[in-house]
Amino acid sequence: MDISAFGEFELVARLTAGLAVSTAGDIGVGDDCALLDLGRGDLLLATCDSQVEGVHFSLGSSPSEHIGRKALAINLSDIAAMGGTPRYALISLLLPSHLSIEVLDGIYAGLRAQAQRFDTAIVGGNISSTGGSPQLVIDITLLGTVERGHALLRSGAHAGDLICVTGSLGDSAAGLQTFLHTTTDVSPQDLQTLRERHTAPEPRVREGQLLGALGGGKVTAMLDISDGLSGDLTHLCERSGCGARVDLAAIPLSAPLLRVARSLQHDPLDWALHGGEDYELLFTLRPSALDEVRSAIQQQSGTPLTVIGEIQPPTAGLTLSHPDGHTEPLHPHSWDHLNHPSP
Ligand SMILES: Nc1ncnc2c1ncn2[C@@H]1O[C@H](COP(=O)(O)OP(=O)(O)OP(=O)(O)O)[C@@H](O)[C@H]1O
Ligand SMILES: Cc1ncc(C[n+]2csc(CCOP(=O)(O)O)c2C)c(N)n1
Ligand SMILES: [Mg+2]
Repeated sequence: MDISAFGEFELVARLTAGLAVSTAGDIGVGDDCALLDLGRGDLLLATCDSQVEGVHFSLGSSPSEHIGRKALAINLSDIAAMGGTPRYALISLLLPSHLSIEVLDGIYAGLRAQAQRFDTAIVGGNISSTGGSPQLVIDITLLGTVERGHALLRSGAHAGDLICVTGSLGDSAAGLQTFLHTTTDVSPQDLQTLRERHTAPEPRVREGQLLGALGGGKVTAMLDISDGLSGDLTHLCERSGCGARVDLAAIPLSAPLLRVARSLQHDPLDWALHGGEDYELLFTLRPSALDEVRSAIQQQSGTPLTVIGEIQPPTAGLTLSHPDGHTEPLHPHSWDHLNHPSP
């Protein structure tokens, strides 16, 4: 049997069954980062994520600097999703022999600039050839810290909590589609905005720290949207043991996304629900904390926050509520590395 018989998350469960961590409060597999207690001071956060040519980017579409910038951004986003502060990065490069030095210099310029923006030190890495395979791989390990009591896990949501997202959803998926299909009547500014949301996403590090500092009595659970809202909300609900209702009309969609969706005759909500690579934060909060949380995020980061639904009891499952009042089950159709439709 080959691995295509498994889904990505089924495979992770199979490979990680029974793995233990050393201290009772530690978290190993299952959240955006491992959360490790070294005994005093802040807790340690550890995560790794890769960008693979042909899977996550193509050299023809992304400027080299953006490839480096995004490779670090997706890791910074996992630290953000725990409410943490990024500290140290290790960069592992798997290089095909045909790669030009100009492209590699560009990727590293993007990596260095991104590290500097987020006060993160590149402290090591590794270089290997791909052994004849033509695809470039950038794999990053990122370490961060989080103050005791500030870490936000996927597991803290309760029925009645509001479901919120930062920013808007679907732009990255729309940007990717503009590389793959010809658009008509779309302005160069819209194209650039959406393509940059895809090739150079902004990790919500400041927003994550603000949410973590508000404390678990107000913000109850968090993760970042990498696979897509439907799949990542499913992860949050599985870890929290709850259901969820998403209000379709509340999902924040940008104006450029709506214009490109019209041009490509695609449902914009499909990109927002299932497209992935948004790198926005998806979090839950107690309804009484909404005003305080909204003003903290909007005033101190400038990023909008939108309530998109409500956590439900586990028996309710995941549902999508339409503006006319009817509901349907919300199935996770988002990215699965071992079983995904072509983009
Ligand atoms: N090969 C593996 N061995 C051990 N643990 C793994 C492995 N792959 C994934 N995990 C763990 O499974 C959990 C889910 O991994 P996943 O990569 O889906 O994280 P994510 O934050 O949801 O997505 P992304 O990596 O896109 O940010 C994480 O806790 C991760 O550390
Ligand atoms: C060329 C090309 N084709 C498809 C996609 C879409 N894509 C790739 S991985 C992923 C989920 C997040 O990855 P991970 O789970 O590894 O963090 C998505 C939505 C792309 N970016 N580039
Ligand atoms: Mg994540």
